[in-house]
Amino acid sequence: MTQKIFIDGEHGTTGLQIRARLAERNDIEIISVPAERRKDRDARAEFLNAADIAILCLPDDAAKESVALIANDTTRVIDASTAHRTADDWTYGFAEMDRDQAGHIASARWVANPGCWPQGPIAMLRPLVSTGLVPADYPVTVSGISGYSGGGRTMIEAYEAKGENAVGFMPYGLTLKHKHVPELRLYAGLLQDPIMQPAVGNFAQGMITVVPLQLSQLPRVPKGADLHAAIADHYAAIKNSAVEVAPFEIVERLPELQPEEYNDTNRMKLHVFANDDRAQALLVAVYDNLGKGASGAAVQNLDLMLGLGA
Ligand SMILES: NC(=O)C1=CN([C@@H]2O[C@H](COP(=O)(O)OP(=O)(O)OC[C@H]3O[C@@H](n4cnc5c(N)ncnc54)[C@H](OP(=O)(O)O)[C@@H]3O)[C@@H](O)[C@H]2O)C=CC1
Ligand SMILES: CC(=O)N[C@@H](CCC(=O)OP(=O)(O)O)C(=O)O
Repeated sequence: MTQKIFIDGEHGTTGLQIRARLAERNDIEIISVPAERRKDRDARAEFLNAADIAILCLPDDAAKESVALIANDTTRVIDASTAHRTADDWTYGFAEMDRDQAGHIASARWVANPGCWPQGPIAMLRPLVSTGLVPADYPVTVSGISGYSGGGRTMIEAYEAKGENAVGFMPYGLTLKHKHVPELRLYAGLLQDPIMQPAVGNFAQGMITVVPLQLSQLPRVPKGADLHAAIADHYAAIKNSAVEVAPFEIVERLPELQPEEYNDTNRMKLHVFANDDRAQALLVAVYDNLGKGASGAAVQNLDLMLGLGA
């Protein structure tokens, strides 16, 4: 039977992108609340309970409300918000995280789609921590830059109103309690909170995340090639991986290291740069905050839950 899919928050940034990615699909039926009733609890409850799979593209509080409105034991959920990412009973929707994660997502009832900022750092750190090359107690710092669509409709409107006069590079997260710290710590396998130092730029979408490593501080100092091999080995073993690993090379600049490189795709490219003489390394991930960082991952998870490609 054709599965019914309901996108709660269909008219927001992530919802519209998921809708567009599903537009040509005839293997599923999209059921929609009329736009003027999108915040009507009764209408949402009706559609949430009629859906086989509901995709929540809502602020955290509204996402929690949607889950509470589900009165049956059949509707399955993909939540794009931060609300459930570290919650018990929820499966983290990063399919490439472990060899069996796609299978876990395929059979899960509750799937929490990852945040855009943590995905790149988790993709790079998890294989290093799990193989012991980076100790779990290493003090990780993450920086990078995201397009302004990462801030949803409000930020998009603010940037587009200013056009070329909008600030080109705006660091934020200055209270050091970015909402993505808990999931980054948990799924990277870290024993202490990483510092997250995000920035937003005057471009719509795409992002780069960077993790610098002072290898000289480690009890056993790995070479850059060792870090690269551990990450490359991990992704070589993942079926249908949207995450790719660039060849290990010593270069000063790389043209494809620009945040918009993989826009409108579900791709993520990981790079390892290192200077073994100085015992320092940089891990860099390039991806689309609206692609693998949000709607691309949501559709990837939807396909897994529909039994396609696990
Ligand atoms: N943008 C991104 O790069 C990413 C976003 N996310 C997450 O996805 C979720 C959606 O974000 P995004 O699409 O950017 O946000 P937007 O603000 O663009 O869209 C949110 C949508 O939800 C609607 N909405 C708000 N409150 C309610 C409610 N109580 N009931 C029903 N609908 C409601 C909004 O309507 P209205 O506009 O009328 O208020 C809007 O259509 C958030 O949790 C966000 O953190 C996750 C990864 C990346
Ligand atoms: C540029 C910008 O403001 N980005 C948002 C992250 C967007 C995102 O991924 O939010 P979720 O946690 O819902 O996944 C931020 O840093 O808060």
